[in-house]
Amino acid sequence: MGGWLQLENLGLTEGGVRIVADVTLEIGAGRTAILGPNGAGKSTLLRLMHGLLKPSAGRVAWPQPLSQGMVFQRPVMLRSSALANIEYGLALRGHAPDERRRRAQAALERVGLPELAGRQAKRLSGGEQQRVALARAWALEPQVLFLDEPTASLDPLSSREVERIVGEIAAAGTKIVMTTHNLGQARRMADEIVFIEGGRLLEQTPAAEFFRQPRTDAAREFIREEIG
Ligand SMILES: Nc1ncnc2c1ncn2[C@@H]1O[C@H](COP(=O)(O)OP(=O)(O)OP(=O)(O)O)[C@@H](O)[C@H]1O
Repeated sequence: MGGWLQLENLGLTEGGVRIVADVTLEIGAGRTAILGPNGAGKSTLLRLMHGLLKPSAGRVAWPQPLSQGMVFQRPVMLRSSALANIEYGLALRGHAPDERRRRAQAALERVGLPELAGRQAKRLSGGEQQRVALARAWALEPQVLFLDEPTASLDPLSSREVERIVGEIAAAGTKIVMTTHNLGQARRMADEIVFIEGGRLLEQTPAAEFFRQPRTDAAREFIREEIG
């Protein structure tokens, strides 16, 4: 196995309900989208990969330790300025105040929001908060960034902006694993599709091939339904 992340017979059962069942796969180069309908287990699988959830079966193996960040569907902002929200993570990592300020400002610029540095983060719009959350994650320069439906509650314009930023983070060398139920987004953003339904892995396919000719009936059906 050559991937940087390996899942072996991974499962999670809560209260007798199997949320993720027997997932074996490995993630290699490129951007990966975990795709599937609502309730498929995408968020749970992502949290298992990250380590936020502990599996009840199987294991998650990192052949080499990699630093990781996570961006959630609804960002949690601290009750302070946008800039201070970004500086906070850098402070936790032990960066000196000057360095924190410099890196936080640079990150805000990269997401196109330098003018919002002094604004209360909690009062920013949903789209702005998500961009601050991306800046906060990016400032820590993770080797891997997990994104859980990062545009689910955003309008199309804000969604495209978030997609652009994630593209830049990927281009700068960070490995991306994201969940989405949005076919267009998966097509725009991913090199590889991990398609799941009912907590099970149905296929892991290069994106171009997945959209041209999915390997499973379930994926074919999902694409047909989504395209309408
Ligand atoms: N702690 C839990 N206990 C019981 N059931 C859970 C728990 N967490 C998640 N579930 C259920 O497991 C299923 C998968 O949830 P998950 O949030 O991973 O799906 P998802 O594919 O991300 O869905 P969506 O696209 O709607 O966000 C859902 O039916 C959910 O209700």
